[in-house]
Amino acid sequence: MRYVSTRGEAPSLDFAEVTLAGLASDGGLYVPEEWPQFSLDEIAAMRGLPYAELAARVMEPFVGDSLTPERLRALTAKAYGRFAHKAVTPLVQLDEQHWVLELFHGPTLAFKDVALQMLGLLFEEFLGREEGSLTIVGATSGDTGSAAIDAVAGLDNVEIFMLHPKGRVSDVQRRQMTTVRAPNVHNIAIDGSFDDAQAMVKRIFADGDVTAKHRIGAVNSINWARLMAQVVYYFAASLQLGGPERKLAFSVPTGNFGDVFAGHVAARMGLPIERLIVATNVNDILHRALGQGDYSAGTVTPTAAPSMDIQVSSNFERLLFDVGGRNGAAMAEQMRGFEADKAMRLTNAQREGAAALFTSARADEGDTSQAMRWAYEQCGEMLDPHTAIGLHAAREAAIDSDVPVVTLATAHPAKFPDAVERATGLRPPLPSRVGDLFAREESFIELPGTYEAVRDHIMERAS
Ligand SMILES: Cc1ncc(COP(=O)(O)O)c(C=O)c1O
Ligand SMILES: N[C@@H](CCOP(=O)(O)O)C(=O)O
Repeated sequence: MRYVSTRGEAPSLDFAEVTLAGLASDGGLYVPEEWPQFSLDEIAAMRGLPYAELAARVMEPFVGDSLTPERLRALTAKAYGRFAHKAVTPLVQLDEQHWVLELFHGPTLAFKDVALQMLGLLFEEFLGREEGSLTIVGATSGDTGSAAIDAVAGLDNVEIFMLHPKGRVSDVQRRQMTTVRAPNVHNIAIDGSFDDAQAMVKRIFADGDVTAKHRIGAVNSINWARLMAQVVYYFAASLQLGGPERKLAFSVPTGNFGDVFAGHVAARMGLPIERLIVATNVNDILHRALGQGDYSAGTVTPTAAPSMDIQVSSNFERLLFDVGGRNGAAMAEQMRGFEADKAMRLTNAQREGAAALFTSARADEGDTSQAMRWAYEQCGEMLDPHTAIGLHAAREAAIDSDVPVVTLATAHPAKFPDAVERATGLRPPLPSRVGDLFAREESFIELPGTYEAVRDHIMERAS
C-alpha cells in the first residue's frame, strides 16, 4: 500500500514511512493511493471476532508489508488489552432506533485512546528498526493530548510537546496531561484557540530550521495511522447490529473531521453505511460547508463541548480531495486560497460527492443540555456534552425508522462534570482507572500564542 499527499507534490510513502512522517512535505495530508475493498462475504466473516483480531483484519490492507500479520496481531492485542471493557467499544441501546457506541473505555476516557494506544506501539516498532528518534509536536483541544501522552510517556526515543489552548480545556482534561511526570513529556498552554495551536503544529513541519535538527512527528489526526485505527469501530458496530446485510447510520460529534472521515473510509472499503451525520456545536463551519458549500472560519466560540471548539477542520481536506476528483494540484490551490482568506467555496463535485453520504446538524448550548437530559431521564444514560451533540444530530436527522442510528460516544461524562451536572443535576464520578488525578502536581509552561515563542521553546528543550 502506498500513500499520496492531498496536495500532489510530496513523495508517495509506505505505511511505516507515513506513520513516522505525519504531515506531507507539501503541507498536505496522506491518504491511501486507492481504497482497499472487502466483499460483503469477507465482512460477514468478521462477525464475532474479538476486537483486537477485527482490528488486525481491517488494518491489514493499509499496513501492507510494513508489518507481518503476526506482528500486527501482537500490536493490536497489546493496544486493546488496556481497555476497561472486554468489547473495547461496546454498544448501548437508548431506544428503538438509537444506540451509542462507547469509545471511552481506554486509559484516558476518550475515543482518542482507540487510535493512540496503537500509534504509540507503531512508533516504537518503526523507530526501533532504524534506531531513530522522533520529536512529536501536537495540538489538543483536550483529548488528543492526554491520550497521546499516555501512549508515549517514558519511551526512550520519542519526545512529545503538546500545545493546548490556555483555559479552554476542562480541569480533568488538563490534569490528565499536566500531571504525567515523564522526562519526555512537555505541556505548553498557549494564549489562543485550538485552531491557533494546530496552525503552529503544521508550520513546524514546514520550518527548515526545526526539521534540520529534529525529525518531527504527529499524533494528531494529521497522522494517517490515527484514522486507520478509527475505521475499525465502524465495522465493529455494524457487525453487532446486523451488518453487512443491514445498513446503519452513524452520528459523529465532529471537530477536526478525523472520526467521521474514518466512517467515510469504512464506506469506501465496502461497509454498507446509510448516512454519516456530522454533528457540530456552534462552531459550525462543517455544517455550513456541507449545507451551503461555504467553508469559512470565524472566531472560535467556547462551548460546553470544548474538544469540538474548532473552526479549521484539518481532515476536511482529505474528504474534499477524495470526493472532488483526487486532483492534488487543484487541492493545493484551493487550500492556499483558504490559508490566505480563511474562507473558500466547495466545488460542485465536492458538494455532490460529500452529499452522497454526509448530512450535518448543529447543536447550540441549549440543544446540548437537552440531549444530555433526554438521555439521562428517558434512557438512564449519562452522556458527555460531545456525545450529546451527536445524539441531538442523530434525532434531528431524517433517517428511516428501520435504520439503526449509532451515535459515537466520544468521551466519558466524567471528563466534563460541570456541564453534565448543569444538565442533569448529577455529577459523574471519575472512574478509578484515572487514579488520584486531583491530588497530583501539575507541570506545564504558559506561552504567548505566537509561532516564534512556541518554536523557540521547542528548539531549546528538544533533545
Ligand atoms: C470528545 C470529543 N468528541 C469529538 C471530537 C471531534 O472529533 P474529530 O476531531 O475527529 O472530528 C473530539 C476531538 O477531536 C473530542 O475530543
Ligand atoms: N478534539 C481534539 C482536537 C485534535 O484532534 P485530532 O483528532 O486531530 O487529534 C482534541 O481533543 O485534542
